[in-house]
Amino acid sequence: MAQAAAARLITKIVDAQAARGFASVVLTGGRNGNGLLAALAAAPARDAIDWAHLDLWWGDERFLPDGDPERNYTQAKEALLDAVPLDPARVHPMPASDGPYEADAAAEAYAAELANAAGPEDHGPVPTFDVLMLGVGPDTHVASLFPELPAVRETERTVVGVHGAPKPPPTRVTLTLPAIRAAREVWLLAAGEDKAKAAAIALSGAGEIQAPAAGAYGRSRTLWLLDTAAASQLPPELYPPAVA
Ligand SMILES: O=C(O)[C@H](O)[C@@H](O)[C@H](O)[C@H](O)COP(=O)(O)O
Repeated sequence: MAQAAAARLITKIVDAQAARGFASVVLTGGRNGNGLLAALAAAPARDAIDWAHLDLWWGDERFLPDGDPERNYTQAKEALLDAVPLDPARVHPMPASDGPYEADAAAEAYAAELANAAGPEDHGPVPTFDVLMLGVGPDTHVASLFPELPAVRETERTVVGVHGAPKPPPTRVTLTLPAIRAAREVWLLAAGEDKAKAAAIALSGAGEIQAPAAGAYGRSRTLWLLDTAAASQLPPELYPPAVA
């Protein structure tokens, strides 16, 4: 799944850069998100990407000190970012816990950074991301939007602090569903048997408060990238004809 998603992402970024001179991508943490970045780093075609014209944002971050191995930014650097010639001014990690902000203020600062990057052609106070990637938790969480918790209920703010997250660490910063839905395309990455139930729930009409992944959709496209294990509980009508 990681290699297939990485190949898709290269094509998407190259097409966006050909059309507009730059591309804007939102990264996600976790095994599948970092697996995709590692596959991208290893892909022969990776340098078709004009790395200096790629804007990188994060969908969420574990609220830990800068450099902490558990931070999504740290893991993304190790998987890909340190190996490619990005423009540091275009890489936007979420604030760390040893900076000037506590989590809620960190969320406000990131929301301001997003608003500052938005242009008149964008839909609201965030840039129109070409691709926003999300891992999917076994409980159907995406980013740090967990079922029934306050963050998934947010309808106005684009970034919020999360306290008491069921997936450690408990304190996080996350994009909200309105920010996620500003993306042109949302790609949900799920590999492994432990994601099969979550994928089936999210794709069978569940509500976004109980199943946040169900509320993660793009303005023009929503793509679920699954391996066969994660797709194993999907209703047959959801399988593309080729693999029915
Ligand atoms: O900070 C995080 O942990 C991630 O952003 C989180 O949303 C992750 O993407 C899912 O929990 C899936 O994680 P796995 O791919 O490791 O199952």
